[in-house]
Amino acid sequence: MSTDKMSVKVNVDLQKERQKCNFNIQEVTFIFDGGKEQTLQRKKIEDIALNSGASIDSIPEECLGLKERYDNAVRKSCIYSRIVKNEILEITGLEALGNPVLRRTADAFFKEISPFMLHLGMFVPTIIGQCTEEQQAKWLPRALEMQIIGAYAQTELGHGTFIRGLETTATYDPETEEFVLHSPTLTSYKWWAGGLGNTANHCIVVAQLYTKGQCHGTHPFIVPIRDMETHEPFPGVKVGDVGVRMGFNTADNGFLSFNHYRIPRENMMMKNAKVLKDGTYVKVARHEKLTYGTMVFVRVTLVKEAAINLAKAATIAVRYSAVRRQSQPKPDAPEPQIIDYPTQQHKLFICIATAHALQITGDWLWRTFKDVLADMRGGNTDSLPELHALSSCLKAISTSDSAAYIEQCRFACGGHGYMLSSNLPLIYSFVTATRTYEGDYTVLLLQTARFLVKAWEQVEAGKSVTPTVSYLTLAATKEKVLWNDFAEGIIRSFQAVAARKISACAETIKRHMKTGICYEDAWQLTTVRLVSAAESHCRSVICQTYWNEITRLTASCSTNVKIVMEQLATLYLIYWALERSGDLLRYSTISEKDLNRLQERYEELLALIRPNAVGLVDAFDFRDEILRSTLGAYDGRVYERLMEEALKSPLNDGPVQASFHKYIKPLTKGKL
Ligand SMILES: CCC/C=C/C(=O)SCCNC(=O)CCNC(=O)[C@H](O)C(C)(C)COP(=O)([O-])OP(=O)([O-])OC[C@H]1O[C@@H](n2cnc3c(N)ncnc32)[C@H](O)[C@@H]1OP(=O)([O-])[O-]
Ligand SMILES: Cc1cc2nc3c(=O)[nH]c(=O)nc-3n(C[C@H](O)[C@H](O)[C@H](O)COP(=O)(O)OP(=O)(O)OC[C@H]3O[C@@H](n4cnc5c(N)ncnc54)[C@H](O)[C@@H]3O)c2cc1C
Repeated sequence: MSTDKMSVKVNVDLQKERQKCNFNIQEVTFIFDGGKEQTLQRKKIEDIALNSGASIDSIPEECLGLKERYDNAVRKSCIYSRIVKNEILEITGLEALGNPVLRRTADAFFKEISPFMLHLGMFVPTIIGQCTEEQQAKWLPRALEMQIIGAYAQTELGHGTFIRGLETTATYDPETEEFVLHSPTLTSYKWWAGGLGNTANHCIVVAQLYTKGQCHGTHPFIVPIRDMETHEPFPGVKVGDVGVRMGFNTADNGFLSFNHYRIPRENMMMKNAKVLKDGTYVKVARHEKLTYGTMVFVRVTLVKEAAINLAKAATIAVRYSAVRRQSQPKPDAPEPQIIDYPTQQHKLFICIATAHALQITGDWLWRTFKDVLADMRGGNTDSLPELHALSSCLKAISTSDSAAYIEQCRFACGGHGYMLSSNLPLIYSFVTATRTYEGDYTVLLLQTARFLVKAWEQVEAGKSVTPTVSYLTLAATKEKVLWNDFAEGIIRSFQAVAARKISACAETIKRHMKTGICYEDAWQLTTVRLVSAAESHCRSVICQTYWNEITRLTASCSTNVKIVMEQLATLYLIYWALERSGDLLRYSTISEKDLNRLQERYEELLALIRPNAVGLVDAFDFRDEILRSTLGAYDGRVYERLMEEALKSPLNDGPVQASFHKYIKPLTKGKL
């Protein structure tokens, strides 16, 4: 427990909740962090960050004007990046780039988003992933030392999803050994890149490469965009902020265009393809899509980030629900804590379970990613398609589930959840964007579906398939899968649902083609089902990974930890079985009686988890300085904090605002 948690007077209801908790909280913290070592490392990093005192804002960030908010975010980013550079990276090494600990610690500094976020989040990883060793030696130390600050500009005003459709050109001039960057149309303006508007002095630009009159598709380039002394944009560079957004308003998302702007040949990132001095194009990579590597990396990291953000929201909503009392279901009885309503438990406990499910699946995906990287270093790219399919669907589902459940947490907090000081709206505005950026939800599920249909065709042809799709053979039988409600049985049924949906999609495509239409049109006509099939596949991957891993991770835990972790995982499986009962009725032998029994078990689980609910969110171990919520603080002083925050509003700086004298008084006196 951190010192702030020991010294404060805690709300009586929360105290009672903590006395009810029957498991060892620290053991669950270790599970959520991915092990004891990780917890200790995280706490050390949080101590370093929080002891810097940078998080104190006399006026809440959200009450500042747009410029002041940006200015304040840059100020804090400079302090935070000094700490990251001098202390945190010393502890973690570059592993931190794939570890949500940096993001979690950053929350102590920023309620919104740092304009430097994409520097470590995408600029540095792209240097590592797309540069030759020689280029890395030039750019990486400068980037890590914060001598240069970078952004990642791929998306344009006209195209985000369709990367092959980007319009920015990089044309090689062998006379001067330079690339000429140009934005031929308004729609070719780079748009959205975080940190680009006013902060970054360098930028990774993804552009169509032309040499010797031939286009070789999109490639990344490192582009200096501002003078290192004056910060003025270089001649030929037009750069600015994209305007006010739903969230991310301190992230400095920018636009960028070029007017025949020249950069040296060496600024093309040449790990996967090169342009020689004379303009000859040389392909180095064994796989066509290795230039998309940074996106795969970020998608992998987003799964755990979705888990952390959901865990934050669940912590706020569960603690608040233990403090809040409302209504009087029984005459003459005291008002219950709202967490005692089963409907409230239904809203919240799935959020706790999902945070664990995504964290565990995210850890597994990260390990898979590292294995694939190791294979690729040895020249083997065979496992890349599977990684792409997995990271695409897991990114889509984790960000979408996380955003939906964070919003559910806000609803669960009633009116006070709508206060920015609860932090729920800010967490939501951030996470809902993750469903779009780094690949839109539908688009990524369709990428996974493409892989699944191919895998199904291999199964049909009697060929072997990779482990994550080996369950597809279940569809070959056409028999309904035998329902049983043990965890393994539920998982098997989910797999059967996915397998049958995928095979049905393949059949539908063939059926359309028999009418004479081409494959592409037949595919389009099937995309609603393909998205649904990819969702089912992803759900079965999450269910299986969560169940297998939680069984493994709790094998050496104390009994009550095992019990409560199993209850949560079972709740997750049953919740989704009930959500997808239509699919199960269609593809398994489940009956109405089975469904009724499942519903009863679900409600029993809510009651069993109820006494441990506050303990479970305490185990996420968010310090108040990181949670930054009036409703979710450890001490449960909800009403006092709401009042304290309200009084910080600039609209409370005096009893009469100037607008009264300027407008209201003249109006009421008939003088306006
Ligand atoms: C804090 C905020 C930070 C935010 C930052 C950003 O948002 S940055 C901006 C983030 N922006 C985005 O995220 C944009 C999202 N858009 C995209 O990623 C791509 O345009 C696309 C994947 C949708 C299509 O790409 P396409 O038209 O070039 O491809 P295609 O569909 O014609 O498929 C051809 C083959 O390629 C395969 N393949 C594809 N990708 C990968 C991969 N990564 N790896 C391996 N393989 C891959 C695919 O499976 C298929 O294989 P098959 O079946 O032939 O064996
Ligand atoms: C907060 C934020 C930060 C960002 N940061 C960056 C950054 O740092 N760098 C950067 O380069 N980009 C960044 N982006 C851009 C982001 O990557 C894109 O917005 C994202 O990839 C989606 O592309 P789009 O906007 O073109 O959407 P569109 O592709 O136009 O999508 C619009 C709709 O069309 C649908 N659609 C599109 N194509 C298909 C298809 N083939 N089949 C079926 N449906 C389809 C989508 O599902 C969606 O519903 C950021 C975006 C946001 C919101």
